[in-house]
Amino acid sequence: MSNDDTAANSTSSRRRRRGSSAQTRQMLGMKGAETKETNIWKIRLQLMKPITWIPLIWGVLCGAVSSGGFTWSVENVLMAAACMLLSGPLMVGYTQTMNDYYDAEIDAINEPYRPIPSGAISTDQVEAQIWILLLSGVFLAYGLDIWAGHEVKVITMIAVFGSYISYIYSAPPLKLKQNGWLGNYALGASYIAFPWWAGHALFGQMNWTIAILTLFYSLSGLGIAIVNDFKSVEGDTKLGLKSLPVMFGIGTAAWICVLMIDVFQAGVAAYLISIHENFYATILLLFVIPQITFQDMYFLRNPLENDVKYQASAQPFLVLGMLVTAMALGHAGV
Ligand SMILES: C/C(=C\COP(=O)(O)OP(=O)(O)O)CCC[C@H](C)CCC[C@H](C)CCCC(C)C
Repeated sequence: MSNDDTAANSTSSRRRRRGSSAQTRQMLGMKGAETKETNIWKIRLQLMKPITWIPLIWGVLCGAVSSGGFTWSVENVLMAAACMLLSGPLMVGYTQTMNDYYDAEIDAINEPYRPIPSGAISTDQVEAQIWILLLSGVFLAYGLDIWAGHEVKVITMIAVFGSYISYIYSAPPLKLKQNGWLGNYALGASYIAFPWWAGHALFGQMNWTIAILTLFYSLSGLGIAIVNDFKSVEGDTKLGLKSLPVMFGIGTAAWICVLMIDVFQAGVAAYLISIHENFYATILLLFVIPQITFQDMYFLRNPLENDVKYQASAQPFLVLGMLVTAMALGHAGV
């Protein structure tokens, strides 16, 4: 084989690899993946952005652990899996599909290759998908309440409340996402508090301490959500969206963001100390240290360039901290 043939083969295999990686990224719902998909089921999955299910599935796990009632029986594993199906594919799937539905106009400018603005799926099909995911979610939540023997249908209430927050996040007239504080706090709560409540209620007794502590923890989630606003600061400014980088400028917003992330995790550690869970509090604090290091190394130096790098390096420590907190709460019997 000549050198020219080898070069041509390696170029075409590089293209194939790039093509298949763009397809995977598109299916997972990651940004910037431009491929022309025609399979309606793949398009439907793309609308549900599977990559964004992960934090909620993790949140359910934390809730199950904090309840202190989870044991490794087949029934418990099935119940936890059903609750993860509810939180991820169904409820986030519904949220993301609806978000794209209400963002169709703006996506036509910013991401015209997305399924709705590109015309790959019709509005009727999208509306049907929203309703099917929502109703399946609420029915499954009710089923889980029955399975867990709940007199008060807590999981159904969380699912209905969560779907309402999803609606006002994306839909006019409220469209919370247009407001940096409210929109990002709704996101933070949906990553941390809501799935945690569902997991906790499934295996234990939902209570005010868990509700308030996780809502407090969600303020760290607000900080994480702000990180994502730096990439779209130009577009947001033009469209008059009040993200924190638009309101306060890049430098100040970056500081607000990291302070929210660190201070509220430290606050949770302080609460753990107050209930004598010093061992877990120490581990949680130890997990905050690498986050501060990555904030200093990457994020604060150049938030526009290093946002993704920062998330990839620091986020694992934040989510591990959530699990440590859940273990402490389960141990303390909160
Ligand atoms: C749609 C969401 C994020 C996307 O936001 P944005 O439009 O700014 O980004 P893109 O440009 O990338 O599209 C998520 C919104 C989450 C929402 C506020 C609340 C979700 C509620 C939960 C799904 C409810 C879970 C209940 C369950 C645990 C029983």
